[in-house]
Amino acid sequence: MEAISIGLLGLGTVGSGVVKIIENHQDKLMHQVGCPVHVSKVLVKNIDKERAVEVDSNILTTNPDDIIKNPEINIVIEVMGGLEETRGYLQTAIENHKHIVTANKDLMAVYGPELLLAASANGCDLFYEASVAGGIPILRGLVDGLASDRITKMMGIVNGTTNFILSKMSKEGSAYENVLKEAQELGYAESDPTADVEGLDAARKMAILSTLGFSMNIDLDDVKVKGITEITEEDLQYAEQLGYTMKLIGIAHRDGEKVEVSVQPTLLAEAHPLAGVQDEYNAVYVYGEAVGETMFYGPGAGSLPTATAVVSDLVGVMKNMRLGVNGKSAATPQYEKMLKDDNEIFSKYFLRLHVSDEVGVFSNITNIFSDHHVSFEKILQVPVKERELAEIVLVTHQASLEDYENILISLRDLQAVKDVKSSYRVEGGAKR
Ligand SMILES: NC(=O)C1=CN([C@@H]2O[C@H](COP(=O)(O)OP(=O)(O)OC[C@H]3O[C@@H](n4cnc5c(N)ncnc54)[C@H](OP(=O)(O)O)[C@@H]3O)[C@@H](O)[C@H]2O)C=CC1
Ligand SMILES: N[C@@H](CC=O)C(=O)O
Ligand code: NA
Repeated sequence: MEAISIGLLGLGTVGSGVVKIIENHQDKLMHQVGCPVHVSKVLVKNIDKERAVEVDSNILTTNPDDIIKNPEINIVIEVMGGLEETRGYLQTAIENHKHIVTANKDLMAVYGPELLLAASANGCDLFYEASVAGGIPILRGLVDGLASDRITKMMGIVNGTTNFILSKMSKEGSAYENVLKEAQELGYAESDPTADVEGLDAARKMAILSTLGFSMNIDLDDVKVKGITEITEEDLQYAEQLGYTMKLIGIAHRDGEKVEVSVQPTLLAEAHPLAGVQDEYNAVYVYGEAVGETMFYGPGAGSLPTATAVVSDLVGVMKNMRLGVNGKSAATPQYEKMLKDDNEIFSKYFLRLHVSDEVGVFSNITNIFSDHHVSFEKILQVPVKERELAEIVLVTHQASLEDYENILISLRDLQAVKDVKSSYRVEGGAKR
């Protein structure tokens, strides 16, 4: 086979890692695909910028057509990020019969189905392993490794930046803003970290994961999202005191034909397999009816880990080229999407309230819960210093989301409830 020519869209954190791996692992790549592989053009915004990797300045371009319409380029690797503009570039590349490898979850969560169809129709591969949980081979794990099973639950720590922030805040008492800055410097955060901290990045990944795992088209709008920006030091302290650890968790759960998908800060029992996942590491816990529990763990962000997934996809494309089977692996979803209603979604909840420190308030509050048939696993009351208030902290037993939200409405209506300070989902039973 002739040398394979790659066009790279983007030479930032991930793009530099891709160039390094292609250069440093050339022998291994040649052994696997039987021909040399080289990056022949790289699209950037600013040609003069200093780079983390050395590249011949002649291969840098600011004109996307030098790649997406270049007849000498076989495979386009998209590691520039962005949505509409990037969608246009990839559509043009596919129309020009280029295979695509992308790390872009923003794009795949929204335009994945349309791009996959276009790629198939043009005999092209479109692989996107790096888009979920960086270097962890989770998409291949689901699509190939667990192909024979019926997946019922996936729980993931799928955003490295927020896991890094929560780990440092919980373990070292570091301030939110300082750790976020550190995550940006280390290349974990998105160029605008709002998507990380507000849970949108994790929601995109959960939409991609649940579409593959449940074989139904889950849209980004189907994912209920809450980020980490409102978590306070007090919440982290209570979590620890009660035997939990706070994580931003994506949950995709199937009961019968219906599914729920959400991303939210969650108190995880310390014994839960995901509770020990620290710093920028990611993990996806997958439950299959036949296999039972599995867990995929590894670095979820960063230059070389993410680039590993990109270059492994590249090897997949090149192997398919050798076999002449490109464009044949994308499968259309098997099931119609069916989402659970709020009265079908069950969980335990942590709630922290500030109430007037008066006779009868405690029983008024517990009555609201019992009116909705929700009972407590734990409940404690402490005075709030220098104010006529008491803090009530409780963990419920399983409750439907509908009941829990009605409870919150009734609590807010009580004159004695001064503030609902925080409320989180709880997973697993804590020892304490
Ligand atoms: N960082 C990570 O750990 C991970 C990132 N991803 C995803 O990978 C993709 C890339 O991320 P990352 O490498 O961190 O991003 P960076 O911001 O570090 O790099 C982006 C690169 O793309 C170039 N670029 C961006 N927009 C344009 C444009 N309009 N025209 C031309 N060039 C452009 C930039 O050029 P210039 O350098 O000249 O500014 C830069 O080289 C994103 O989709 C991200 O979500 C996925 C998993 C992990
Ligand atoms: N910003 C993302 C990068 C990888 O997808 C993260 O923090 O996980
Ligand atoms: Na991955």
